[in-house]
Amino acid sequence: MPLQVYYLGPPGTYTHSIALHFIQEGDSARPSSTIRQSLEDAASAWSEDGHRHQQSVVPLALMPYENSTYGLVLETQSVLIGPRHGEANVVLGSNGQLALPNELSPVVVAEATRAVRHALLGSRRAQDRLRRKGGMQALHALEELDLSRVTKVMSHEQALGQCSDFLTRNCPKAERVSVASTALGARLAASNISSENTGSTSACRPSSSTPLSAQHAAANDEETRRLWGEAVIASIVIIAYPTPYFFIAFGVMVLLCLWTGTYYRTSARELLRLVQDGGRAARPIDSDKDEVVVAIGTEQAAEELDLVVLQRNIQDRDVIPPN
Ligand SMILES: O=C(O)C(=O)C[C@]1(C(=O)O)C=C[C@@H](O)C=C1
Repeated sequence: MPLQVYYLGPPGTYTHSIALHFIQEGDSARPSSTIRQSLEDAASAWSEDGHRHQQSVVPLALMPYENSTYGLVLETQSVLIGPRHGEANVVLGSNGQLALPNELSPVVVAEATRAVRHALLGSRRAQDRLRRKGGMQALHALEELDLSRVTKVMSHEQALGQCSDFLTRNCPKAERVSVASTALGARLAASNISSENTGSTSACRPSSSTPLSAQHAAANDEETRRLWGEAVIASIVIIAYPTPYFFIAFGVMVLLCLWTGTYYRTSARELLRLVQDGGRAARPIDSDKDEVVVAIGTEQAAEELDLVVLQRNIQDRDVIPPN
């Protein structure tokens, strides 16, 4: 019978990568929003099948349990053991495995290990903001990033813990915000959505005052304005190209842009709009020039979300997993 594996989503989490290793042709892997939800989803899939008096799949929940550098995964612990420590919330199944004392009595049927390699991920805009700029440095060090400018790091609590020393050394000003999974943190960083509007692990949803759709719209708006800023420079190139003075003027302009570290400023029309509505207009959180939101996660998540890997292998310690 095919397996139906519920894992901590969205796609791109470490748990997802284990699920993909675990399943075979004909099986399926389905994302759940939290670790607790993955167990509940598997449980309801069992009972749905049960009501039909015919089992068509084997629903399983794949839950991260423990890691060698930051210890037990608290959410899994509280789902499996329950909040009332010390009471008989946990029993051993007939096979000697951990089992829950409810009507479904789920048992642990398999265990897998995975080496964790974390990367610091950010949008292209975040990368731009981290580039060392100003003075002649800009000419030589375009690719050098100043991670100390990061203001917010979003990830799963475990990943934040596993990279704690790295963050203290390299991103001392960054607020560490735990969200439901590494892949969710990567998605939020990709859309430049800051934690204030997303909540933390326990409440990963936008605040009611600024709906997510408005933030996405505003983010697109800013992107469009930025492209216009670039288009203005491009049109000067086309019009002025045939004249010899162009090269001097263009060279001065490029130097000025590199020197000041900016080639785009908020348009006058946008400023007027903000003044007119008293600054209430929805806008991306990081429209504030100083806001740099990044995430900790897998390089696969970066590929899927078109994020930039700002730095690889940022975990504080490497531990070789047992076979
Ligand atoms: O957030 C994820 O990507 C997960 O799969 C969860 C999890 C965990 O809970 O330990 C898995 C492995 C890493 O240690 C960090 C996070």
